[in-house]
Amino acid sequence: MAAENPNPIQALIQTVERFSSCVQTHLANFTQQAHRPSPTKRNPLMSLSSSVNADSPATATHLLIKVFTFIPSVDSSLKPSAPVTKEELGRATWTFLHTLAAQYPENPTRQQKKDVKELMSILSRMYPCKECADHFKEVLRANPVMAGSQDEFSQWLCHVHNVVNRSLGKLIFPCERVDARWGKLDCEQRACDLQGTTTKNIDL
Ligand SMILES: Cc1cc2nc3c(=O)[nH]c(=O)nc-3n(C[C@H](O)[C@H](O)[C@H](O)COP(=O)(O)OP(=O)(O)OC[C@H]3O[C@@H](n4cnc5c(N)ncnc54)[C@H](O)[C@@H]3O)c2cc1C
Repeated sequence: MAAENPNPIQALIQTVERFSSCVQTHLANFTQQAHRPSPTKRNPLMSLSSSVNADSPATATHLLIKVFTFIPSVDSSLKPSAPVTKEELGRATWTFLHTLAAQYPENPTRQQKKDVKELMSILSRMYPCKECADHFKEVLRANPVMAGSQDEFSQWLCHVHNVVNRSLGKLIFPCERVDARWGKLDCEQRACDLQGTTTKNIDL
């Protein structure tokens, strides 16, 4: 052994070089994996503090510094944001409901009529604001869902929204303008249409 490698410093240098090469390969693989887009994990929580180029020469020390200087870069979309207010939730829900009404078919199937009635009923039980849900239950009792056609459903919805508006001291919305305020989703090639939607009133 001593005859093959008489200089102990030389042997040490060779060992460090082998180790360096091994760490470099692992780091290069890790970097590629961390930056490879994946359908389930698009935003890695950790990233390397500086890029590692497998082709560039690097000393063992240099590489070890890179290994131990991971800086967690937490994806900003995962940071807790301010809680949603009752008003924001309300606006988002009314947007959903009026858009659904605008898109509701002229001639709904029996199932579609059943579905919107169930949706309203579930909303009155599961809406994530208890006082609103309880109030909406009363509103539904006094104003049973009418969903025989697109026009009937959107007018009914406008009316119940106005019942809620009145109870909150808000302005009453003129329901003859509901079609001007709320429209179908802007969706290419009618891909958002519900089953039973006719070509009537659709700009192609
Ligand atoms: C089912 C339900 C029950 C709710 N109950 C309560 C409650 O009990 N207490 C409470 O504090 N909040 C309640 N909210 C929230 C409340 O209705 C409002 O959403 C919230 O106060 C924000 O009001 P806003 O003035 O921004 O407009 P929103 O009432 O949210 O309306 C959004 C937009 O819809 C349009 N619009 C208004 N009225 C009509 C209408 N009649 N027809 C069509 N379009 C209209 C206007 O352009 C308006 O800007 C409820 C929400 C929902 C969805």
